Formats: sequence, structure tokens, C-alpha cells
Amino acid sequence: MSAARTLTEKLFEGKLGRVPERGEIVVVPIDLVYAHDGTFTLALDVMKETPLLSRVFDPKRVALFIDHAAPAPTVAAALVHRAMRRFAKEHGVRLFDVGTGISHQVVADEGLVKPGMFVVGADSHTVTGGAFTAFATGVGSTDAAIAMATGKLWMRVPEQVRLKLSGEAPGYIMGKDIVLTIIGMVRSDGMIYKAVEFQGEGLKTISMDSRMTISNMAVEMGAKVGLFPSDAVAREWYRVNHGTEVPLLEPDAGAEYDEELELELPRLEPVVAAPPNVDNVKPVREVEGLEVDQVFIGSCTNGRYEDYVAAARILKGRRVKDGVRCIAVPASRKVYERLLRNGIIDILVEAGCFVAFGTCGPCIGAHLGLLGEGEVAVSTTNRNFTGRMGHKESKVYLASPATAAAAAVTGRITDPRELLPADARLMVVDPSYSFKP
Ligand SMILES: CC(C)[C@H](C(=O)O)[C@@H](O)C(=O)O
Ligand code: SF4
Repeated sequence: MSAARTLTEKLFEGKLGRVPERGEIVVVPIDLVYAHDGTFTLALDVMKETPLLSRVFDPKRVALFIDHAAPAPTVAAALVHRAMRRFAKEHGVRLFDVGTGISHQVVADEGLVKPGMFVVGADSHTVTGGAFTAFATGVGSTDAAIAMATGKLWMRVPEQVRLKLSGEAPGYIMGKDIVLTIIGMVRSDGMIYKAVEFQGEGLKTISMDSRMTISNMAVEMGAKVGLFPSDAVAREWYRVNHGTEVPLLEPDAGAEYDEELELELPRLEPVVAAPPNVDNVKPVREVEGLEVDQVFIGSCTNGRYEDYVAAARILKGRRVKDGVRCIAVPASRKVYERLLRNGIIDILVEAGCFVAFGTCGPCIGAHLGLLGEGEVAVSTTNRNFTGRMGHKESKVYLASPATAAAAAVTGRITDPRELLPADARLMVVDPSYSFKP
């Protein structure tokens, strides 16, 4: 075997002091473990029932989030939130309360995830942290409780896949189009328990916001983690957002992978995932014209600055079509504040959108916009399973924020290229970029 190492191997080596074999079961120290109001109750039960797990190993490495049913839409949710606040106080753990934001966004906003870390969260979209070169993965509530109490967790070292992104993406392409296209290629079970490493010269043009979208949906192809290197784009993001230098972590040339795939970015076009499966991916033009009732722009997949800038490019000076609800929910207060400072919230509101922030609400059909029988939504979220956003006879088309905004304006599924300026570049790599409406 060559001495060249994959990125996944480097991350394990950083913790274990040696490169483990694929398939080996290892116990790794965990740098950050988190849970939210949808999963913490079960973790708390485990901690209460198991004396050895009754204390938190290190409060600084544990975080709790109130984001799923937030603000509480039911009394039952309010009671869960109350229990979480009590636990956080008793154990000295950080609790990010109502309105701070969706966990996977807040860990980025707060700089809690850094290259080289091992992060586990009681939520499948913890994989979002792969954008920050962290081995970040979702676990069940019992595993989360064990990690909270012991600071360690066992893992099977995954098979490793190189996914080369070659060439440069056209300006109208966003991370969502890239990841949906990949899922359409490999299908929803194509990467089960594998570590997918995104590589290639195309990374230079993929912003951190879009990388988070791509890593976020790694789990929708079954992956254990979706990793980006901490290249120049990532390191500049840490400088601008957190004033910190982070190490360069990237795979060695010549590292051996179990599988190699390539996606040519210049060939991409806007796509949707049609219901009822995330891998039912088609070019937007194939479903163009279908009438929509609701558009949702938000979630941990696409609730970031770049996403609303893309939407604003389409919504500015236009109105949401009569009869369509356009719901915009920036993923965190920090994202919301940046949008507010840049006049983007004004554009959304003037176009007729309903705007809230920092909640999972509509994404998981919890509150703030469920779908009725027979209704159709275009949504920037990551799952379109039957009944995900409301009635079991409703339909969800997953798309980029640009495609979603185009549907809001026309009331039909529409190729965003028809409404975008010809020179629009929707992925914005410069972290200091501010949109001038
Ligand atoms: C509630 C939670 C367990 C779930 C997840 O793990 O992904 C949710 O966030 C989702 O998106 O379906
Ligand atoms: S925004 Fe949606 S996908 Fe993300 S954590 Fe919340 S419910 Fe899950």
C-alpha cells in the first residue's frame, strides 16, 4: 500500500496516531457532540437510566439546540424545550435557544466546527460539517448520549470515494444543482456508509455556502460523511468569519480510493428532485410549467446568505404570483442579520414573501407552512418523501433557491435562467461579498 493518504485517513490518523484499515472498528475521541429538541429527549432518557452516563464529559464540547419545533408550536414542544433548558443549566452546557438557528448552521456561525475535528450530532444532517473538513456525522440519540457522557464513540472506518469535480460550473449553477445531479447519478443508496471526498479544480469556484449544501445532502446518497479539503477558499472563510487560521488538510496525490467518480461541472444545468424520492432528479426544463402552491426557501440545506442573494436576484422588482405562498426562513439569526444589513430582507418582503428565521418548521412539516391535500411545493430542502411537508397527497420538488424563486414569481416550475441576468454568478466564493441590490 502506498504511503499517500486520503483525507479520511488523515482525519482518523489525527485522532488515532495511525492510519486504520477500511472496515476496522475504532474508538475515536469526539470534539463536539450535539442534539436538538427533536432528538434530545431520548438521549436524556438514556442518560437518566444509565448511572455511568449521567454526567457530561466536557460541557464545552456539548451543545444543545432548540430548532425543530421552534418557537414551540405545541405545549408538548414547550415542555421538551423546558427540559432542555434545565439540563443545560444543571450541566453547564451551551444551549442555543429559540431563534438562534438550525444546529448545522449555528455550529458554522459560531466556529464550533473546524478542520480535523470529529463531530457527532443526533441528526442525520450533521454531515453538513464535512464542508469544514470535519469528520461530521449523524448518530442516534443513544450514541449521542454515550458521546456526551464519555467523549468517545466507536466507528467503522468507511470505504472512501473520490468524487472529482472538474471544470468550472456555469454562473447559474448552485451547490444544490451539483449535489442533486450527483444523487441522481449514484442514487439514494449509492454511497451507503462511505466517506465521499469532493476534489478537483472545480472546488475553486464552489463557495462555502454551496459546500455546506453539498455536504448536507451527502447523507441523501447514504454517505457517512461528505468531505471537502480545507483549501484556500475554506481558510479565507475562517479568516473573514472567525479571525482564525486553520490548517490545510487535503488528500495526498496518489492516495488510494475504493471508488472514483467524476462530474464535469461545465455540463450542469438547473435540476429538481421530483417526488417522492431525492434521487428522482430531472432537468428543470423537463417539468417546466407545472403549477405550484407553495415555495419554501430555507433549511439547513439552503438557508444561507448566498441562497437569498440568488433568490433576490430573481425577486427584486418582481412580485410573488397571486395564489402562491412564498415562505423564506433564513437558517439562523446571524444569516438573517446579514441579509437585513444588505437590504435582502426588504427585497423578499416587498416581493410578497413571508419571512421568519432560525427554525426547521416548514422543512419537516412541523409548523409555519404545511401543505394541504394535492398541493405542490418547490422547496430548497433536502427531502421530498411522501408527506414530508404536510399531507400525504402533497408533492415536493427539491430545487436550488434560484429555481425556487423563479417558481414563486411565475407560479409554475420555471428554469431560473429565464429570469436571471445573463452574467449572474450565483456561487460567491469571496466571504466578504455583499450584495448591492
Ligand atoms: C428529527 C431529526 C432526527 C431528522 C434528521 O435526523 O434528519 C430531521 O432533522 C430531518 O431532517 O428529517
Ligand atoms: S432544516 Fe430540515 S433537514 Fe435540516 S435539521 Fe431541520 S428538519 Fe432536518
